[in-house]
Amino acid sequence: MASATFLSTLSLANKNYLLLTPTHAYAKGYTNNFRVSNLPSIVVRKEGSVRSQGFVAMQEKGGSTLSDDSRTKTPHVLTVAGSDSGAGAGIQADLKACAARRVYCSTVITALTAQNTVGVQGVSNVPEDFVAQQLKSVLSDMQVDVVKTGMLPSVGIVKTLCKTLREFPVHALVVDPVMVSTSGDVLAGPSILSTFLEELLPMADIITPNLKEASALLNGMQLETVDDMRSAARLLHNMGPKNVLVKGGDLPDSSDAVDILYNGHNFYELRSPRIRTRNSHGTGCSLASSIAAEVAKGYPMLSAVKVAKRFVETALDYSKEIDIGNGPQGPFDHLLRLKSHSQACHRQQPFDPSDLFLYAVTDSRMNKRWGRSIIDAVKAAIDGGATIIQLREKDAETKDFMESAKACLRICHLHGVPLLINDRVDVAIACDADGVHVGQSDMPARVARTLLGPEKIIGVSCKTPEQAEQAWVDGADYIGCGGVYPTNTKENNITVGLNGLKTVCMASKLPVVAIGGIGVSNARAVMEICASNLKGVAVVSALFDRECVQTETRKLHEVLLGSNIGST
Ligand SMILES: Nc1ncnc2c1ncn2[C@@H]1O[C@H](COP(=O)(O)OP(=O)(O)O)[C@@H](O)[C@H]1O
Ligand SMILES: Cc1ncc(COP(=O)(O)O)c(N)n1
Ligand SMILES: [Mg+2]
Repeated sequence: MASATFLSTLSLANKNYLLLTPTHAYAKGYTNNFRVSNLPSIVVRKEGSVRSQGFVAMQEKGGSTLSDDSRTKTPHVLTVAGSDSGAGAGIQADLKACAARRVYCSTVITALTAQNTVGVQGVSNVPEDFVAQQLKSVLSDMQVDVVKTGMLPSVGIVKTLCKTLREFPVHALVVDPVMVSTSGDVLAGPSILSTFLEELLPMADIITPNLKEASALLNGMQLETVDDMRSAARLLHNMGPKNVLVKGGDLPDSSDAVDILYNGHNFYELRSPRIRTRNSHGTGCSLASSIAAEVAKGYPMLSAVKVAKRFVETALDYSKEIDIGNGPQGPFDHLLRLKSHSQACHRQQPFDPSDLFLYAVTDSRMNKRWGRSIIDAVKAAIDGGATIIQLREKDAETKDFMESAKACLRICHLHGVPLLINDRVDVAIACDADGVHVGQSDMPARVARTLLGPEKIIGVSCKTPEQAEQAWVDGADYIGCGGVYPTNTKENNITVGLNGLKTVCMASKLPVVAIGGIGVSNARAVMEICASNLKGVAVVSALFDRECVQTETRKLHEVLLGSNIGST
């Protein structure tokens, strides 16, 4: 704390507060570590501007040092905007953009629109006193860092917002001056202009007009070139906002998407390749929300705008082929999740423990020794009756591994066989494999689960009941227990034996697959330990360190069928 320069201290409701500027608090990273309150009563007027800026107050509990405070501040954006029933723009886009940027987003709805990819079929404004009530509900309780505005359809709503912001100052205000939808429908008429210009713009940390909106704010000024955008940014800056971002998504004849940011001192020309896509409805709302999200995390404005623009560009590129609605402008996928699901030839089935029955684990060295590709090895194992495949590629280059994994995935899915990746969660995500298998010294299953999501299969190697319990707690789907017998595949691997296997099976709440030195000659003995959750055997050398993988797999399959394994 010694490095912080506090402006003053004061006592409120018998609690000590230390006051410092928001910039200072953010720069020092305190807002991430301490409870931060917005104190409405403490307002400083900036010289030469009607903008009032709140101070961030850090609450010192019971006289103890600030670092004792265990509450962590969650970055929080409040969006004040209209609802889009088609969910491409407005409140819905804001929620998705903030979720994608990992910031909490609360919502004050100013209007309902009946809207789709064709256009806006109807608008119903929320009464201004109810907008006021929503604002008060959120701002009086939650610690909002940044307010972002979108559709503000009436003078009354703009005035209500400005009044409430003076009462409850926040760290930053992002104003997206939404007026006309891309479809050409009016969302906020010219009647709001004077209040907007006189009251709201001077309070803004950044305004983000598109070309049409910049023109409307500047009395119809023509904007056709990047130079025009610069002039517009300068003129708009004179109206009071700290930063102006003139967006050039609609700039005619431009192969790039060019935006101009002006902060009163410098111009920044932000360029990205123009994505050829129909799915660009809601780009403006999403950009403004993403800027708000980055500012809420504590980033300076230039970084926030750059990250937000990169986010929109990435999402637009990812969403080029998604197909929603019949109109000219479709929504895009903020969370970058829809494409792989809708386009995948295979929809993943929920994990079925009986898939562990004959579990084939590939080994790059063995394949090399026998002169076969990983793809040929996987094909042969499936033809022989393997019920699940794990790719265990310790030597392959990542790029090659990914390519082979994708090819193997296609083969596995044609046969309804799940494909797991050993250890490499990144590769599993990149090729959308069915899951991963991790060892005790690999990425913890809980972390892998967070990265992979709830539907993927996660297996964990366990030798002890404690490890089996932890795998369950960590959200794994099955455990691999071994080595049951000595094996050459893993150096220095402790052998647990049939007794060790049995002990782990008894303790495990998860299905178990036995591994380590198992083959045709001893698979039956493994099965005969008769644990109801022992669902199969996992095999490396007995399948892949042989001349004919298919024959060996078939033989093992027959042995397993003759046993009682998987029958419970
Ligand atoms: N086709 C595109 N490819 C890449 N970026 C785009 C494209 N269209 C818009 N953008 C970017 O999306 C953001 C929103 O811009 P714009 O579409 O002009 O705003 P609005 O949605 O308010 O009309 C800007 O950063 C702009 O450069
Ligand atoms: C409720 C609402 N708010 C904002 C927009 C503007 O979005 P865009 O300019 O991207 O079409 C919209 N169409 N609907
Ligand atoms: Mg647009």
